[in-house]
Amino acid sequence: MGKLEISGVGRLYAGARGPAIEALKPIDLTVEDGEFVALLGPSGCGKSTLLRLVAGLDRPSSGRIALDGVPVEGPSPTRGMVFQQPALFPWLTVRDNVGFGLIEQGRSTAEARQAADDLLAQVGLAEFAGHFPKALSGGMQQRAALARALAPNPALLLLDEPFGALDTQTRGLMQELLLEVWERRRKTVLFVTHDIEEAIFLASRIVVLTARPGRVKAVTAVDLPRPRDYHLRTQPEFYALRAELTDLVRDESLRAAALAS
Ligand SMILES: Nc1ncnc2c1ncn2[C@@H]1O[C@H](COP(=O)(O)OP(=O)(O)OP(=O)(O)O)[C@@H](O)[C@H]1O
Repeated sequence: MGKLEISGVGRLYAGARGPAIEALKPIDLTVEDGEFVALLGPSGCGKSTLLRLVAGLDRPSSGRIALDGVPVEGPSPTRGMVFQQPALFPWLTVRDNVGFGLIEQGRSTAEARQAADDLLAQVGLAEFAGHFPKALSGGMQQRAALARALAPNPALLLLDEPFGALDTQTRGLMQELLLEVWERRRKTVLFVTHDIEEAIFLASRIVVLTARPGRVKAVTAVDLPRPRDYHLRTQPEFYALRAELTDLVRDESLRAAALAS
């Protein structure tokens, strides 16, 4: 289970003094159960806005969002989210951070502990379960954040530039780790990025958004074989997709820069 339907979803923000800011034009997008979709677009095009709406952290000005036919009306453990900053609770150990949502759902401490330890092993953090977040590197904190989002067994994973603050090497490893987890669990994923290579490497479909107000400019299928590893980045098919998407995104980045100036 995990079919996401976004129908005519738009978002208008009240302007501080002047006119309202249209962050998103009404968008239609369906993400099938188990699909990995990347949202790609220039800075400020409304990617995070759309993700926050799907997470239920914000309400659309128009349209509706449904997960498995159930309207999204607020945050829910059925939609796990990972942000650019790990946002772990500094006063809890890594294990307790990962188990936190399970305790909230009424599971016993022993169950939450066991589930957290299993997930931490899957993201290569078994040895760090008893540490506090500040003892972990940025990449390790993001792995813990991913484990925490997976803990309540969500139908949908929402990832907002989760590797954006990491160095290139760590980012590459994290992308491979995410694909491993996805191959194993086949969650539906909506992944926001402005990194074209990241989108191609991870996704089965890439939705390119226009400069603000964001609307769908193009939808590109990434028919590259899975499971994928870093060798994919040196394949001609990868280069071809990168060239095609670079043209699409560059036009919008130029428009975004003009809007900002
Ligand atoms: N709470 C808010 N009030 C007013 N305007 C907002 C608010 N949140 C976002 N915006 C505006 O809406 C637009 C879209 O923002 P959003 O953060 O969704 O873009 P983004 O594509 O995720 O950008 P980036 O890649 O830089 O994170 C921007 O112009 C932003 O300034």
